[in-house]
Formats: sequence, structure tokens, C-alpha cells
Amino acid sequence: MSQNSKISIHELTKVFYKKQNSVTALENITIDIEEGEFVCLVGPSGCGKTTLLRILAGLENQSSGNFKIERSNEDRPNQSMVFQERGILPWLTVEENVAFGLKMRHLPKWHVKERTNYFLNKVGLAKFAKMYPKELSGGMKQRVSIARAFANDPEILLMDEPFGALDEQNRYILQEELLSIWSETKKTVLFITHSIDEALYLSDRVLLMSAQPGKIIDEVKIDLPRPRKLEDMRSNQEMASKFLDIWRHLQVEVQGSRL
Ligand SMILES: Nc1ncnc2c1ncn2[C@@H]1O[C@H](COP(=O)(O)OP(=O)(O)OP(=O)(O)O)[C@@H](O)[C@H]1O
Repeated sequence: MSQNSKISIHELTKVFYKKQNSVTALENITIDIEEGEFVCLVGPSGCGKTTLLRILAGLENQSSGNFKIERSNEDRPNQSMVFQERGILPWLTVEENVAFGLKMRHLPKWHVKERTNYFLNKVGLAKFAKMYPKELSGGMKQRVSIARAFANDPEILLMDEPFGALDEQNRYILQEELLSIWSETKKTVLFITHSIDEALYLSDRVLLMSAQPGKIIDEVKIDLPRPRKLEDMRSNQEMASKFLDIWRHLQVEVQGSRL
């Protein structure tokens, strides 16, 4: 475990048992993520990415191994999770959704109001504060999820394909907004994506997983300076070669899992 680790995962394995069958979803996962690092997890479908996030979020137990999330403040929640969909509560308004976690912690009203307004402004939803989720587009709903996750001020953020259902334009706008909030808050983020472009654009480091049983088989460091621009990334030879490396890796793993 490195000294600055915010998340340390050590030889973690998860086996699901179903009647006579068992599925080893994760095998011997060891990862160290530093405080303030943005790490993307990329791997073929079914390799255990969501399972790993669910374990870190305490929604699932590992079969063996362990993990630790370093705490800096006892009053903070350990983590906030952002999903592709189903992240927000349909019976609450936009501002009530963003304030939800803060209210559950019984924080002073003025503090809840201030933080909620701050993050609503950050994601450009201040005008829509009184609306209900059914009145929002997909991109706006994801903005609500992101605002809520950051407003909660968790120790770490776990993001499971949060932009997977968005069109390319919206996806890029939300990626930019996410990076802008992240660069202010310097949260430690573990982010799942199927998009190599997204992983290269967002992260400090990309972890590559094998097909089932999911193992970490390689890592790619992304040292492109920040703030980043998509155009810079596309015109950068080194990024193009990293794209191809990850692409080949995924091809091999996907083909391997079909044999
Ligand atoms: N609750 C469960 N019970 C049994 N098997 C499960 C359960 N949850 C996940 N699995 C199995 O564990 C494996 C990993 O699933 P997981 O959803 O973590 O993969 P993933 O990499 O997130 O996939 P995708 O990229 O398609 O979302 C799969 O074979 C899945 O069927």
C-alpha cells in the first residue's frame, strides 16, 4: 500500500454462488488509488467492474481479500455513487434531490441551502431547481446526480458509466463539467467506462481488466496536462497510440471471453 493511498484494495476476490453454479466475478484484485486521483476502469462486459464498485460502496461483500478507504473526516460519508440511470428520486425536485444527502445528515439548513445552490450553479441547473425529474432531459438528470454526489462531500466518488446513455454532444459537455468540478474539489474518483476516449480524456490512470474472472492486467498512465481539451487529445500522437493499446487489449479480452 502506498503512503498516499485513498483507496487500497488488496487481493480481493468475489464469487457469486447460484444453486450448483458459481461465478468468479473478481479474482485477486489489488489496486492503490491516491488521494485526488481520477482513475478509470475499462474492461469487457461482465468482467466485474460494477461488482467492484458495489463492494467499495458496501452494497456487496467480497468473498476474500480486503479494502480500505482512508478517512479524512468522520462526518463525511464514505462514498457517493453515480450510476448511468436510476440515480435520482422522481418524487423530489431537482434541488431536493441535490440536498437529499445533506439533509439526511441533519446539517444546518443554511449550509444545505448554500451547498445545494453552489452545485446547482456548477452544473447549470439553478433555473431548474423547482422542476421534477420527469420534466428533465437525460443529460439534465445526470447533472442532478453529479451535483448531488459532489454536494455530499464524500471521501470518494464511485461512478458507474454515468454518461453511458447520453448522446456524444451531451456526453462531452458533461465530461467537461465533471472535470471542472473535480479540479476544484480534488475528489478521488473511480470511474467505469466502456469508452476509451472518455477514459483517456478524464483520467490520470486507466486500469485494464481481463474478461471473467476480472483481474487487473495492466495500467496506462495519462500524463496529458490539465485542463484538457478533446481537440488536444485527438491531435496528440502519444494519446493515439494509447488509444490503440487499450483498443487492442479490449479486442483480445472480448474475443477470449467468446471462445
Ligand atoms: N448478484 C449477482 N448474482 C450472481 N451473479 C452476479 C451478480 N452480480 C453480478 N454477477 C455476475 O458477475 C459477473 C460480473 O458482473 P458485473 O456486472 O460486475 O460486470 P461488468 O463488468 O460491470 O459488466 P458490464 O460492463 O456489462 O456492465 C457477471 O458474470 C455477472 O453475471
